[in-house]
Amino acid sequence: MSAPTDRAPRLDHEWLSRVRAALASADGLIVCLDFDGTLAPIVEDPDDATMLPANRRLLRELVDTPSVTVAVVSGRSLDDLRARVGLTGVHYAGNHGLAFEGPDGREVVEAAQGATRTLDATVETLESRLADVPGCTVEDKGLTATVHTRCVPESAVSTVRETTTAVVDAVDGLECHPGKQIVEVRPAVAVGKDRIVDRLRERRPGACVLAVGDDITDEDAFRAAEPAGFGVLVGDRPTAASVRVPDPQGVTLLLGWLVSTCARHPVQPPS
Ligand SMILES: O=P(O)(O)OC[C@H]1O[C@H](O[C@H]2O[C@H](CO)[C@@H](O)[C@H](O)[C@H]2O)[C@H](O)[C@@H](O)[C@@H]1O
Repeated sequence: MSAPTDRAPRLDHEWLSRVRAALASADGLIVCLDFDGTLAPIVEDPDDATMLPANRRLLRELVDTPSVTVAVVSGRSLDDLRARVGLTGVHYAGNHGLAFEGPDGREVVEAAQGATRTLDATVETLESRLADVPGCTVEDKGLTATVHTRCVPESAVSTVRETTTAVVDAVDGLECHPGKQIVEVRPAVAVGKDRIVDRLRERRPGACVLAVGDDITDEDAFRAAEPAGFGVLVGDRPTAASVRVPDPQGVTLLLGWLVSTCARHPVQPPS
């Protein structure tokens, strides 16, 4: 998949009108939101990441709207994500779409499940090879892992990336993916956040899809949402999304608009 080359314009009235028109002829709305950098501001320690209270309140309101399906789709593990969001009625997807929990229970992509032993051993190797790098941590997420460089001195970041890549390249069945001051270690299966968008769309075929996220992995969800639906980038970089907001506070404004638009002009509830 080639990297996007175009920047997206800032969210404006014209874009909101397009969404309103799409909702008017849609059979429901599916909103897929990323967690870190989208619902929750980016912080130094991943354990400290917390959703903005306004975003939690508005998500609750969307969940309570019959015509709306809400999913939080994250690189975090499913259990970590559910604990941080803490709302019932939300569809949760962890490990970039490898694990999913909806009304019918939990499912994990089989090939990813089969790679957990290899991943465990690789996490151990990475922990030992990176133990002396100040500020470097390895987050073990069961099906995937993250090497964090946000608190690593600038002069050591490239060494951490090279070491991680060398360790992972030597292992069959795992691969590295870029992220925001992280290196993601994932099983080599062609599954991303687009899988969740497609799953939810299969369940509600006439629904309008909105995918919102800040990181590279969210591009998969944008590509799945566009052009019939809408991708919203949080931040500014070349993207497949059609519009951007600057930060999680911008997401709050978008969620507030969705809540009031769905209340004023209810989209069709599922039959
Ligand atoms: O798909 P997401 O919900 O955006 O998850 C992507 C990664 O998010 C977390 O890391 C990011 O947020 C941290 C806390 O703000 C920050 O310190 C780090 O630099 C960011 O990359 C999470 O820790 C990872 O496991 C997720 O893969």
